[in-house]
Amino acid sequence: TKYTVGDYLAERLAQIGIRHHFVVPGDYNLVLLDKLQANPNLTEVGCANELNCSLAAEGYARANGVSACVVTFSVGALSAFNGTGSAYAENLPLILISGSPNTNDASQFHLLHHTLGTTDYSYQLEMAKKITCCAVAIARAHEAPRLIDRAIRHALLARKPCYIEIPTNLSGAECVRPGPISAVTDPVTSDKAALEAAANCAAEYLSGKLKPVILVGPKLRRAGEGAEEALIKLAEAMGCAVAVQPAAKGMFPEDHKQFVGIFWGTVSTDAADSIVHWADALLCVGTVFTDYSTVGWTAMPDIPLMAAEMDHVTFPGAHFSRVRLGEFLSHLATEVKFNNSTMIEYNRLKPDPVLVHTAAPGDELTRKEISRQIQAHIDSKTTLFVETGDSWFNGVQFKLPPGALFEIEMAWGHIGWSIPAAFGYALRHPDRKIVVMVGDGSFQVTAQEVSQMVRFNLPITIILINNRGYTIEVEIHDGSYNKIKNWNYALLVHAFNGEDGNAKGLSARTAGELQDAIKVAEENTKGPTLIECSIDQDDCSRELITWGHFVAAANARPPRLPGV
Ligand SMILES: Cc1ncc(Cn2nnc(CCOP(=O)(O)OP(=O)(O)O)c2C)c(N)n1
Ligand SMILES: [Mg+2]
Repeated sequence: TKYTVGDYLAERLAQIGIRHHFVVPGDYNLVLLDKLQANPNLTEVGCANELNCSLAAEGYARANGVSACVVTFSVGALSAFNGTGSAYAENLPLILISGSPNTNDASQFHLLHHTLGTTDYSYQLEMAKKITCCAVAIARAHEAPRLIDRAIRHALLARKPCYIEIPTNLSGAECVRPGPISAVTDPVTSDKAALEAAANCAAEYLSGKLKPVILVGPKLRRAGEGAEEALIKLAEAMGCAVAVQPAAKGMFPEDHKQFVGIFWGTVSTDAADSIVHWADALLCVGTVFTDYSTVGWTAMPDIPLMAAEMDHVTFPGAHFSRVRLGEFLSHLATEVKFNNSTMIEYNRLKPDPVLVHTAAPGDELTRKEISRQIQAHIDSKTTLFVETGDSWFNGVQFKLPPGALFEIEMAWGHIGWSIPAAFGYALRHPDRKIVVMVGDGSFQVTAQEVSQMVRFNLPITIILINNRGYTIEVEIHDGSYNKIKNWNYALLVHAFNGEDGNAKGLSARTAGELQDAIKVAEENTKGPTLIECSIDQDDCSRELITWGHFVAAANARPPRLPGV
């Protein structure tokens, strides 16, 4: 049989380690979907809509390192652009693939369905160029290998999404077979001289400091290439305090004796902010300082920063290009001087463990009791997804036991991300116990994807915090728009079962009911269990209130007058 463009794409996706591709069919991509499905290494995963499809692919990329989302032209792609934006902001190589019009139509000035009703169909590619690191449109079959390989290689190296557009009449067109996959996946290594110089200079710089601290950011994991392991080696070579940004929670082991908590300014955990502010040198590893991670800029460190990024190193008086993060951290670990002054100080100031109150079974459910029970439920196999909302603040407070993992989408911050993302992640990690902490407002955005969890019999536990509205927004700036229509969430999940599903929907209003519901979830191994936890609408974390106050202030900064 003829080897085609679709076969070529399928083979490349399989060769880079993709085993599931997320799709919504449309007449511009059906032949392509047939070719992908024909590849024995790929399993097609249908989603209810393209927003969820792209967010499921975003979650899959967190687990797998790379993912693929296949949609139809315009009506599909424009929704998938949102999850693609998330992948861009969160540094994930999501390969967005869109079907497109037959190659004969443009030159005949045909008006087509699923377009803006003009004869120029190039707008989608132009839009994709803005939200990916490489966007290509295949116009003739013979250019498919070159364009597909280029887009995938760019995405893998940059840890950013790419875009591949394939006309409906080219997926089945004849194509040569691919060359060695190493041409696409071979990593870029550090420049040797730059690596040497960077490690020596950094060690020299640090040796002149009295109180160095390491601050870990979310790009540490995204860098891959052994960066997380190298960081532990470096931390132990230095002996210093290691603080972690909220979006990097879990990227440094929380049971490590040098872990000093989540650094998030005034809403830090374990007094991490005190030791960060005490430092005279901050080695920032893959950090991302946004308005949200600096609490409206109130927590922007005010000392010169050393920044170790995915492909360069910068610190006062120095910059080194083409230095890969993992290699830099490993190399620095062999050059750096031991200096545990910040750990000695931290052990003097760290807060004593607080007594956590256990509610009586009949007590009305509170946010604190939910957190206490989830903390008891988390173990080494757990991956905890925390959604935009008060779930961020409750989530970062958890102590992660060795092996527990944490997923958060704090840069893009799309409410509803956690449901499709946890679904995509679970397909890649069926061995892990996935718990989603999501608010009622967020759940309403992407609830349909619970039905895919049913379809694939995924035992995901969804802790739905029902505080009757958009509380995180209330704490930033309240208004009528933060009220939402309440649903019967437990009943909705039963509706997703159709005639053959194994999902369970429960609601808990007391501590005892939550305890019982979590037991039901632990026993339900054949499908998702949603537990609606009703709490008072003002029962939110003190951290959210403080954070909301400063973020609102940052949003309210008056426009700078010209010339001022
Ligand atoms: C796609 C998208 N649209 C709007 C927003 C703004 N936003 N951020 N958080 C929210 C409300 C979240 O409410 P919930 O999920 O109920 O969370 P909490 O009540 O804070 O626990 C909105 C509406 C957003 N973050 N993402
Ligand atoms: Mg809510």
